[in-house]
Amino acid sequence: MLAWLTARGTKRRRWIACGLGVGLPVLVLLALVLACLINAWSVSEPDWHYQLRPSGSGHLINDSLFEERLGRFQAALRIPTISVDARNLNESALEEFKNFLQTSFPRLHGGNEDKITCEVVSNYSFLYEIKGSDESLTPYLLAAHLDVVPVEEDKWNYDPFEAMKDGEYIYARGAFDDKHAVMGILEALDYFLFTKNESVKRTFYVGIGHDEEVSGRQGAAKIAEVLHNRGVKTMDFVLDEGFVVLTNALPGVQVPVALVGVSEKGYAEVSVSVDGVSGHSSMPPKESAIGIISKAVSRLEAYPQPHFFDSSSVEYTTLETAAPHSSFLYKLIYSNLWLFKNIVSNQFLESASTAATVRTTTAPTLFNAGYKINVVPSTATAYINHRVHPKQTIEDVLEYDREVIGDSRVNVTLNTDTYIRPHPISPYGPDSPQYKLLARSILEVFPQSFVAPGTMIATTDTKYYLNFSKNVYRFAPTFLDIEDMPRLHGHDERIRVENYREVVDFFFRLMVNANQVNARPLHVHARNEL
Ligand SMILES: CCCCCCCC/C=C\CCCCCCCC(=O)N[C@@H](CC(C)C)C(=O)O
Ligand SMILES: [Zn+2]
Ligand SMILES: [Zn+2]
Repeated sequence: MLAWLTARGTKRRRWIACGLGVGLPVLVLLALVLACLINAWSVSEPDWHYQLRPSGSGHLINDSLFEERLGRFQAALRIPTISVDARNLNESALEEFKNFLQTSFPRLHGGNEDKITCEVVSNYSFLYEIKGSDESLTPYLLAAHLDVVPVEEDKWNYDPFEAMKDGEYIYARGAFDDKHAVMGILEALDYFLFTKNESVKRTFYVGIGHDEEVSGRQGAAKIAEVLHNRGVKTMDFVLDEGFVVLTNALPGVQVPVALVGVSEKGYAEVSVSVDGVSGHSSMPPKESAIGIISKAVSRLEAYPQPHFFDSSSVEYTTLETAAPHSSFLYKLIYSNLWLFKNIVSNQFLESASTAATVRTTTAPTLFNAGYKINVVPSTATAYINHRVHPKQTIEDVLEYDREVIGDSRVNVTLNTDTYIRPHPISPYGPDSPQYKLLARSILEVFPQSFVAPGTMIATTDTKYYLNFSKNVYRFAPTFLDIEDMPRLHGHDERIRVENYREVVDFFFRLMVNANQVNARPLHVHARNEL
């Protein structure tokens, strides 16, 4: 071949060879571009998603009682059920909240034992059982928590426990996390059982914990124990707080995405410490304990844990699902992730919230060292809070930390009392009736959104419910613009008034739909029916 190409007098052949050398790659490139463009042009919502979209619209609970419901929600927000740490809960506020729930929803708290029973667990948590008529149907669990994180009152523009309504929003600690769900579930339940008088086929449970913000060991953990002791072994699905309906969270996507947490990152508290020599600060050693640990922490930040983004990642599906709802440029990217996955992954790593979904995060949160200005301390300890990506084990993370620090003087130790392994991934495809039930209920109330799976980046009470079901989902029916994220556990937490109506609607729809699954198939309509 070479001889043929380089032979004398073969100008034409050389032209052909050159043409092949340049032309072939150009042709391949053109074919590639064309294939990507075709993918982008032809991308559309998959049929099974489309079929879940409701044929009608409008709120189901559109009665005159909304103002009353809103008033009760504001009253719930005014009770400062603050959890500071596991030994420091506001017990008088918890007591007040208990009385408040019992008087606000009298029909749920006694006198209707044929329909509903309520057990107070660990003094302040609640477990409701709504008995269904068909024992062959596996029950499900709705969970929420009634405690809130503390506030820095002087940083708020509103009184965090006044629940001020400015026309569009209600501002209060707990409005978003998580009292809207506590009140929304109970309002929907009261309406479902006593206003609509629905005949319940599928048994379900409502578990409301009182210490989620400080571990959930007295609340959700005990609720799980009570359920277990009652002989409840399996749940069809579990739904707790988690992701929400997000706007401006995904690059190139203007449409709100209802992100359902189908897994949850693990949790690890790691101490990084050194035991060295102390001495007079006038004759400091070359490397002090503080210096050694500072270097270790600095290396942990400079060399973050590996990131994961490939076709087996939940986030890959998040973006594939987002493709039909994206601008054309992002349609091109999200429908051709096989080609663009590295670019996308790098873009994800640029922002703290998206980076948290693709890697184990490393947050140095505490630093202890020294006790006097002229004494070089012999010990220094930094504490690192890792949120462990489901593709790693806690052991992997520790090994990586040790390797990155690369200093045998530094001890890297896991707090074995507090770690939580990453949660398994719950089904989220067309073959999961439970995911579809949830997606359908979301779309009935938020028809302008699309539903996609995600990996929950913080921890929730679902850790105590994992043994009950392989279908554990983390989603709250609230709207959050990514710009509002600092309000979460931060200042001026708020919820839109209209969103609270949707919250109650959502839980009601879910109760109605869950009552139908397996009892009667969900209505599925063809595309042209809409
Ligand atoms: C492509 C995805 C973009 C991701 C954007 C992230 C948006 C986040 C939206 C909602 C998150 C709401 C989280 C509310 C739950 C927080 C739970 C929590 O704080 N748990 C504590 C528990 C601890 C035991 C005290 C925690 O530190 O994790
Ligand atoms: Zn919460
Ligand atoms: Zn919280």
